[in-house]
Amino acid sequence: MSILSIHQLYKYFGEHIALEDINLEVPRGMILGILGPNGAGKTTLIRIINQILKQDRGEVKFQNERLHRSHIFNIGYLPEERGLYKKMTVQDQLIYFARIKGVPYKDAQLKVDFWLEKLSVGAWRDKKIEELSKGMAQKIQFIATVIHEPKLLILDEPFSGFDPVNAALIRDEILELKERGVTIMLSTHRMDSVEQLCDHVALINKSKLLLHGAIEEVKERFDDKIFEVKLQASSFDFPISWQVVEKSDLLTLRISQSDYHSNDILSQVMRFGEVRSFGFLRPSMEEIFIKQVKASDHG
Ligand SMILES: Nc1ncnc2c1ncn2[C@@H]1O[C@H](COP(=O)(O)OP(=O)(O)OP(=O)(O)O)[C@@H](O)[C@H]1O
Repeated sequence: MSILSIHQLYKYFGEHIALEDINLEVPRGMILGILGPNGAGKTTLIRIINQILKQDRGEVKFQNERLHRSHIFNIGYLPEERGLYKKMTVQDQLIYFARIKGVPYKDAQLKVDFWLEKLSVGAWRDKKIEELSKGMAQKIQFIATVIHEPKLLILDEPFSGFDPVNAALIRDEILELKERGVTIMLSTHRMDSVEQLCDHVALINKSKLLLHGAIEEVKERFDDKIFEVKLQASSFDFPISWQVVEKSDLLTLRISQSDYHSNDILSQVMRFGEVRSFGFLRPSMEEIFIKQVKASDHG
């Protein structure tokens, strides 16, 4: 079942159309990647879900109810442009964010203790935000987003500003939240994060939803069924349909699967040398993204 249903959503900024007929179901308990080039309309969509903006037409339903102010208590939003109060201490700030999301004071204190410890920033609780490094402030902003235990978490570029170690820590936190049943919408330009984290994707380009679905289904749809073989070649007299993509110590060949059965390919390839690796070449989300955006721009 979906936690969020978006029907025929339109948003205009004057003459400019920022979202056009968006229809999207956000499956409960999954991580949905919201992808798209700059200016596609991702932030506009996210702002409508967070009730910062109002759509011109269409409907958003949260847990089957028309989006309402009270739903904000069940949604956590990490905006791309972070907003912490520089002069406030870490602890006061987090209690403040928890309180405005409806967490009672005593609970808020306990949750702050828990999260500061969990993200190894306990020593900074009495420091002002302006005294923190960018990465530390990002951690505090992350805590502020999750402290009220929202059912839906919307994260806009959650890894920006983090070193690789802390990015991995945040990634693990996101996965843990998913394990606990939280639905996550993740907007990012980092395709490696999409591959690592997302179960579903929605690709927006120029205000329209180009494609959406489970990552595995999307990959299957755009799979050209190609084998990639790495070979220590002893002979080079390959069939003309085999594509040589790299010639270094090892030769990399691409062979269209529709031509042959996999066992046939392997036995044929073995005649040309020692096979070092052999497998399907699955399209990456990055390749699908670029191809689809280019096709829609020229179509
Ligand atoms: N408040 C606004 N007033 C006028 N135009 C706006 C406003 N907000 C967004 N737009 C326009 O709507 C379009 C979509 O913008 P949006 O910020 O949603 O894109 P995005 O997909 O989030 O891009 P990015 O990846 O660069 O963050 C853009 O053309 C943008 O200029």
